[in-house]
Amino acid sequence: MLEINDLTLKYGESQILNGISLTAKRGEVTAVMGTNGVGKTSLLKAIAGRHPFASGTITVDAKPLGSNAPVNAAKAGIGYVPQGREVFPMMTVTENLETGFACLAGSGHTVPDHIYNLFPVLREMSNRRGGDLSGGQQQQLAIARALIAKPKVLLLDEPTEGIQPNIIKHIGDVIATLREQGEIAIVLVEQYFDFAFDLGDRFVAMNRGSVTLDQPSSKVTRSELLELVSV
Ligand SMILES: Nc1ncnc2c1ncn2[C@@H]1O[C@H](COP(=O)(O)OP(=O)(O)OP(=O)(O)O)[C@@H](O)[C@H]1O
Repeated sequence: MLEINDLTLKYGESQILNGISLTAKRGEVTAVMGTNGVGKTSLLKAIAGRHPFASGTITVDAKPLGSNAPVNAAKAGIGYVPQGREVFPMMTVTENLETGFACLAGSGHTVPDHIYNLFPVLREMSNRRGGDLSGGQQQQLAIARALIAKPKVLLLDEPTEGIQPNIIKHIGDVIATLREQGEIAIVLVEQYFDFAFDLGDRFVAMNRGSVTLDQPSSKVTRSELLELVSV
Protein backbone atom coordinates (compact mmCIF):
# COMPACT_ATOMS: atom_id res chain seq x y z
CA MET A 1 0.00 0.00 0.00
CA LEU A 2 1.15 3.52 -0.89
CA GLU A 3 0.61 6.22 1.70
CA ILE A 4 1.36 9.88 1.17
CA ASN A 5 1.15 12.27 4.05
CA ASP A 6 1.25 16.06 3.91
CA LEU A 7 3.53 16.18 0.88
CA THR A 8 4.85 19.51 -0.35
CA LEU A 9 6.97 20.11 -3.45
CA LYS A 10 8.58 23.22 -4.89
CA TYR A 11 10.16 24.28 -8.16
CA GLY A 12 12.57 26.95 -6.97
CA GLU A 13 10.51 29.34 -4.88
CA SER A 14 7.15 28.20 -6.32
CA GLN A 15 5.30 25.78 -4.11
CA ILE A 16 3.39 23.37 -6.37
CA LEU A 17 2.08 20.74 -3.95
CA ASN A 18 0.58 22.12 -0.75
CA GLY A 19 0.29 19.21 1.63
CA ILE A 20 -1.06 16.26 -0.36
CA SER A 21 -2.26 13.21 1.55
CA LEU A 22 -3.65 10.09 -0.07
CA THR A 23 -3.65 6.31 0.16
CA ALA A 24 -3.57 3.85 -2.75
CA LYS A 25 -4.41 0.24 -1.92
CA ARG A 26 -3.41 -2.98 -3.64
CA GLY A 27 -6.00 -4.27 -6.08
CA GLU A 28 -7.48 -0.80 -6.52
CA VAL A 29 -7.21 1.94 -9.11
CA THR A 30 -6.77 5.32 -7.45
CA ALA A 31 -7.58 7.91 -10.10
CA VAL A 32 -5.96 11.31 -9.58
CA MET A 33 -7.78 13.94 -11.59
CA GLY A 34 -7.71 17.67 -12.22
CA THR A 35 -7.18 20.26 -14.94
CA ASN A 36 -3.82 21.11 -16.53
CA GLY A 37 -1.19 22.37 -14.15
CA VAL A 38 -2.76 21.39 -10.81
CA GLY A 39 0.28 19.25 -9.93
CA LYS A 40 -0.63 15.68 -10.91
CA THR A 41 2.61 14.98 -12.78
CA SER A 42 4.62 16.64 -10.01
CA LEU A 43 2.96 14.32 -7.49
CA LEU A 44 3.93 11.24 -9.53
CA LYS A 45 7.47 12.57 -9.98
CA ALA A 46 7.82 12.96 -6.21
CA ILE A 47 6.63 9.38 -5.63
CA ALA A 48 8.96 8.04 -8.35
CA GLY A 49 11.96 9.90 -6.93
CA ARG A 50 12.23 12.10 -10.03
CA HIS A 51 11.92 15.36 -8.09
CA PRO A 52 12.69 16.00 -4.42
CA PHE A 53 9.79 16.76 -2.14
CA ALA A 54 10.17 19.58 0.37
CA SER A 55 8.33 17.99 3.28
CA GLY A 56 5.94 15.18 4.15
CA THR A 57 6.30 11.42 3.82
CA ILE A 58 5.75 8.74 1.19
CA THR A 59 5.66 5.12 2.34
CA VAL A 60 5.24 1.79 0.56
CA ASP A 61 4.05 -0.93 2.94
CA ALA A 62 5.01 1.39 5.82
CA LYS A 63 8.61 1.82 4.61
CA PRO A 64 9.51 5.45 3.88
CA LEU A 65 10.78 6.43 0.44
CA GLY A 66 13.63 8.90 0.22
CA SER A 67 13.45 12.01 -1.89
CA ASN A 68 14.93 12.33 -5.39
CA ALA A 69 16.34 8.85 -5.98
CA PRO A 70 14.55 7.03 -8.82
CA VAL A 71 16.53 3.81 -8.37
CA ASN A 72 15.59 3.63 -4.68
CA ALA A 73 11.94 4.24 -5.50
CA ALA A 74 12.10 1.43 -8.07
CA LYS A 75 13.78 -0.88 -5.56
CA ALA A 76 11.06 -0.04 -3.03
CA GLY A 77 8.44 -1.19 -5.51
CA ILE A 78 7.45 1.89 -7.49
CA GLY A 79 6.83 1.30 -11.21
CA TYR A 80 6.57 4.56 -13.14
CA VAL A 81 5.11 5.13 -16.60
CA PRO A 82 5.88 8.78 -17.32
CA GLN A 83 3.89 11.14 -19.48
CA GLY A 84 5.43 10.90 -22.95
CA ARG A 85 6.49 7.28 -22.28
CA GLU A 86 10.30 7.78 -22.43
CA VAL A 87 10.90 4.74 -24.61
CA PHE A 88 14.55 4.46 -25.74
CA PRO A 89 14.21 5.03 -29.50
CA MET A 90 17.40 3.29 -30.67
CA MET A 91 17.00 0.20 -28.48
CA THR A 92 14.86 -2.76 -29.50
CA VAL A 93 11.61 -3.59 -27.74
CA THR A 94 13.34 -6.42 -25.86
CA GLU A 95 16.23 -4.16 -24.82
CA ASN A 96 13.76 -1.52 -23.64
CA LEU A 97 11.97 -4.15 -21.56
CA GLU A 98 15.27 -5.42 -20.12
CA THR A 99 16.08 -1.97 -18.73
CA GLY A 100 13.23 -2.67 -16.30
CA PHE A 101 15.46 -5.26 -14.61
CA ALA A 102 18.03 -2.62 -13.62
CA CYS A 103 16.64 -2.25 -10.12
CA LEU A 104 16.63 -6.01 -9.44
CA ALA A 105 19.50 -7.94 -7.89
CA GLY A 106 21.35 -10.53 -9.99
CA SER A 107 21.75 -10.80 -13.74
CA GLY A 108 20.48 -12.91 -16.64
CA HIS A 109 16.83 -11.96 -16.19
CA THR A 110 14.57 -12.71 -19.14
CA VAL A 111 11.28 -11.07 -19.99
CA PRO A 112 8.56 -13.27 -18.45
CA ASP A 113 5.76 -14.68 -20.61
CA HIS A 114 3.04 -12.98 -18.60
CA ILE A 115 4.33 -9.59 -19.83
CA TYR A 116 4.00 -10.69 -23.46
CA ASN A 117 0.61 -12.22 -22.69
CA LEU A 118 -0.61 -8.83 -21.48
CA PHE A 119 0.85 -7.10 -24.55
CA PRO A 120 1.11 -9.62 -27.44
CA VAL A 121 2.21 -6.89 -29.87
CA LEU A 122 5.50 -6.58 -27.96
CA ARG A 123 6.28 -10.24 -28.66
CA GLU A 124 5.62 -9.70 -32.38
CA MET A 125 7.79 -6.57 -32.40
CA SER A 126 10.52 -7.72 -30.03
CA ASN A 127 13.36 -6.91 -32.49
CA ARG A 128 11.98 -3.59 -33.69
CA ARG A 129 13.48 -0.34 -32.45
CA GLY A 130 11.44 1.52 -29.84
CA GLY A 131 11.46 4.63 -32.01
CA ASP A 132 9.80 2.75 -34.88
CA LEU A 133 6.71 1.81 -32.85
CA SER A 134 3.46 3.75 -32.99
CA GLY A 135 2.51 5.91 -29.99
CA GLY A 136 0.10 3.26 -28.77
CA GLN A 137 2.71 0.50 -29.07
CA GLN A 138 5.23 2.69 -27.21
CA GLN A 139 2.69 3.22 -24.44
CA GLN A 140 2.23 -0.54 -24.11
CA LEU A 141 6.03 -0.93 -24.03
CA ALA A 142 6.37 1.69 -21.30
CA ILE A 143 3.72 -0.02 -19.15
CA ALA A 144 5.29 -3.45 -19.75
CA ARG A 145 8.75 -2.11 -18.82
CA ALA A 146 7.35 -0.75 -15.55
CA LEU A 147 5.77 -4.14 -14.76
CA ILE A 148 9.00 -6.08 -15.37
CA ALA A 149 10.30 -5.54 -11.84
CA LYS A 150 6.99 -6.67 -10.26
CA PRO A 151 6.18 -3.32 -8.66
CA LYS A 152 3.94 -2.93 -5.62
CA VAL A 153 2.71 0.40 -6.96
CA LEU A 154 2.17 1.31 -10.63
CA LEU A 155 2.08 5.03 -11.48
CA LEU A 156 0.49 5.82 -14.85
CA ASP A 157 0.71 9.39 -16.13
CA GLU A 158 -1.90 9.99 -18.86
CA PRO A 159 -1.63 6.57 -20.53
CA THR A 160 -4.32 7.42 -23.12
CA GLU A 161 -2.74 10.68 -24.33
CA GLY A 162 -2.50 10.72 -28.14
CA ILE A 163 -3.45 7.05 -28.50
CA GLN A 164 -5.92 5.46 -30.89
CA PRO A 165 -9.20 4.12 -29.45
CA ASN A 166 -8.57 0.37 -29.89
CA ILE A 167 -5.29 0.61 -27.97
CA ILE A 168 -6.92 2.78 -25.28
CA LYS A 169 -9.44 -0.04 -24.85
CA HIS A 170 -6.64 -2.60 -24.59
CA ILE A 171 -4.77 -0.51 -22.00
CA GLY A 172 -8.00 -0.19 -19.99
CA ASP A 173 -8.42 -3.98 -20.11
CA VAL A 174 -4.82 -4.47 -18.90
CA ILE A 175 -5.37 -2.06 -15.98
CA ALA A 176 -8.57 -3.94 -15.07
CA THR A 177 -6.68 -7.27 -15.22
CA LEU A 178 -3.93 -5.94 -12.95
CA ARG A 179 -6.57 -4.74 -10.52
CA GLU A 180 -8.25 -8.16 -10.49
CA GLN A 181 -4.91 -9.86 -9.80
CA GLY A 182 -4.88 -7.77 -6.62
CA GLU A 183 -1.12 -7.42 -6.18
CA ILE A 184 -0.50 -3.86 -7.32
CA ALA A 185 -1.79 -0.48 -6.15
CA ILE A 186 -2.47 1.47 -9.36
CA VAL A 187 -2.32 5.27 -9.37
CA LEU A 188 -3.85 6.60 -12.58
CA VAL A 189 -3.40 10.24 -13.60
CA GLU A 190 -5.74 10.82 -16.51
CA GLN A 191 -7.44 13.70 -18.29
CA TYR A 192 -9.70 11.39 -20.34
CA PHE A 193 -12.56 11.61 -17.87
CA ASP A 194 -14.62 8.56 -18.83
CA PHE A 195 -11.57 6.29 -19.00
CA ALA A 196 -10.62 7.26 -15.44
CA PHE A 197 -14.22 7.25 -14.20
CA ASP A 198 -14.86 3.73 -15.52
CA LEU A 199 -11.67 2.32 -13.97
CA GLY A 200 -11.39 4.23 -10.69
CA ASP A 201 -12.10 2.53 -7.37
CA ARG A 202 -11.15 5.71 -5.57
CA PHE A 203 -11.07 9.28 -6.86
CA VAL A 204 -8.71 12.02 -5.78
CA ALA A 205 -9.44 15.44 -7.29
CA MET A 206 -6.74 18.09 -7.20
CA ASN A 207 -6.82 21.83 -7.63
CA ARG A 208 -3.82 24.16 -7.33
CA GLY A 209 -1.65 21.63 -5.56
CA SER A 210 -4.26 20.56 -3.01
CA VAL A 211 -6.68 17.64 -2.73
CA THR A 212 -10.28 18.82 -3.10
CA LEU A 213 -11.94 15.39 -2.97
CA ASP A 214 -10.81 11.93 -1.89
CA GLN A 215 -13.60 9.35 -1.96
CA PRO A 216 -14.32 5.76 -2.99
CA SER A 217 -16.21 5.40 -6.27
CA SER A 218 -19.37 4.38 -4.40
CA LYS A 219 -19.56 7.85 -2.85
CA VAL A 220 -18.95 10.04 -5.91
CA THR A 221 -21.36 10.75 -8.74
CA ARG A 222 -20.13 11.31 -12.28
CA SER A 223 -21.51 14.85 -12.40
CA GLU A 224 -20.00 15.78 -9.02
CA LEU A 225 -16.55 14.60 -10.08
CA LEU A 226 -16.83 16.11 -13.57
CA GLU A 227 -17.62 19.50 -12.07
CA LEU A 228 -14.63 19.30 -9.72
CA VAL A 229 -12.09 18.37 -12.39
CA SER A 230 -13.33 20.56 -15.26
CA VAL A 231 -12.00 24.01 -16.12
N1 LIG B 1 10.31 21.67 -13.96
C1 LIG B 1 9.45 22.65 -13.63
N2 LIG B 1 9.90 23.86 -13.25
C2 LIG B 1 9.04 24.84 -12.89
N3 LIG B 1 7.70 24.71 -12.88
C3 LIG B 1 7.19 23.52 -13.25
C4 LIG B 1 8.04 22.43 -13.66
N4 LIG B 1 7.25 21.37 -13.97
C5 LIG B 1 5.98 21.80 -13.78
N5 LIG B 1 5.94 23.08 -13.36
C6 LIG B 1 4.74 23.84 -13.01
O1 LIG B 1 4.14 23.19 -11.91
C7 LIG B 1 2.72 23.21 -12.03
C8 LIG B 1 2.19 21.80 -11.95
O2 LIG B 1 2.62 21.10 -13.12
P1 LIG B 1 2.29 19.56 -13.34
O3 LIG B 1 2.92 19.14 -14.63
O4 LIG B 1 2.63 18.79 -12.12
O5 LIG B 1 0.71 19.61 -13.48
P2 LIG B 1 -0.30 18.57 -14.09
O6 LIG B 1 -1.51 18.62 -13.24
O7 LIG B 1 0.35 17.26 -14.27
O8 LIG B 1 -0.61 19.20 -15.51
P3 LIG B 1 -0.65 18.51 -16.96
O9 LIG B 1 -1.93 17.80 -17.02
O10 LIG B 1 -0.60 19.71 -17.89
O11 LIG B 1 0.55 17.64 -17.10
C9 LIG B 1 2.41 23.94 -13.31
O12 LIG B 1 2.14 25.29 -12.99
C10 LIG B 1 3.69 23.83 -14.10
O13 LIG B 1 3.84 24.92 -14.98
